[in-house]
Amino acid sequence: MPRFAANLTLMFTEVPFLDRFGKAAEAGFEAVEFLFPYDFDRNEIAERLKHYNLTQALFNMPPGNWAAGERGMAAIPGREEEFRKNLQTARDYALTLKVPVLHAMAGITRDLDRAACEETFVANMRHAADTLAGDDITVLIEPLNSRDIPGYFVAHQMDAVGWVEKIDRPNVAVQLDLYHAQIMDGDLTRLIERMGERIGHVQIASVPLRNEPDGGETNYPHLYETLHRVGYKGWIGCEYNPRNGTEAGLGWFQPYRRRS
Ligand SMILES: O=C(O)[C@@H](O)C(=O)CO
Ligand SMILES: [Mg+2]
Repeated sequence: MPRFAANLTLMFTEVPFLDRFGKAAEAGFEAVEFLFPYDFDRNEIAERLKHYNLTQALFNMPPGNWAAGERGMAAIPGREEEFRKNLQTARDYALTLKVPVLHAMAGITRDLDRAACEETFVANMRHAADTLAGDDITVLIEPLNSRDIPGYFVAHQMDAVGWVEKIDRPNVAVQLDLYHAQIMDGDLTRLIERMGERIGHVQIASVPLRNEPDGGETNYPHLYETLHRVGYKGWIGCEYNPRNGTEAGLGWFQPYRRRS
């Protein structure tokens, strides 16, 4: 049976961030994920996780100036020092929150020299992987669709697999967001089979509207079975925008709910 993590950046936004942990637990989730924890004290987040018996499934390294449109810097030449500093911040949070995987966003590289970006990406990701290896943390590469995030460094799943192979570290994997994958790649059953053990985390939403995973182009129950068949045992992050309120949209989750 698949195990789901509520994405607290998009779900339960009816209440302030720190109150979303309780809401997720009450709704039956055993784990949570979110984009960024850095506006909050990491001990306070850890308290919420402990209090509600929740696992932290994933979060992202600091992305640079998000409001100005930045989406990470792992592949941006000249920002290596900032990347390393952000890695230390993310590591502090990761150790406190006991997260198994950390997403290192690559950045918008459309207008930059491709060869230099590729070289920077490999060097930064190796540094991140080596830094986190002793902590048992895997660093993730997530392809983002080029309709929502034009110019992002990696947009296709098999390109991300290629990067994992090139970086060549045991604790680097792909964050397979099936919303982005359906938009950019399609053929999801065969894609999951090809990606196999390279998958380090999964996220879901309907396509094209990024709402509850209960309609649109993707047959999620079939994809959960496919993930199980290829041996994926990690969390599935619910990274979607609820259509009409988070709780009202949780009908899809009821057959999978393990916690009352
Ligand atoms: O899919 C997404 O948008 C996120 O998982 C992310 O990390 C970057 O925005
Ligand atoms: Mg995602």
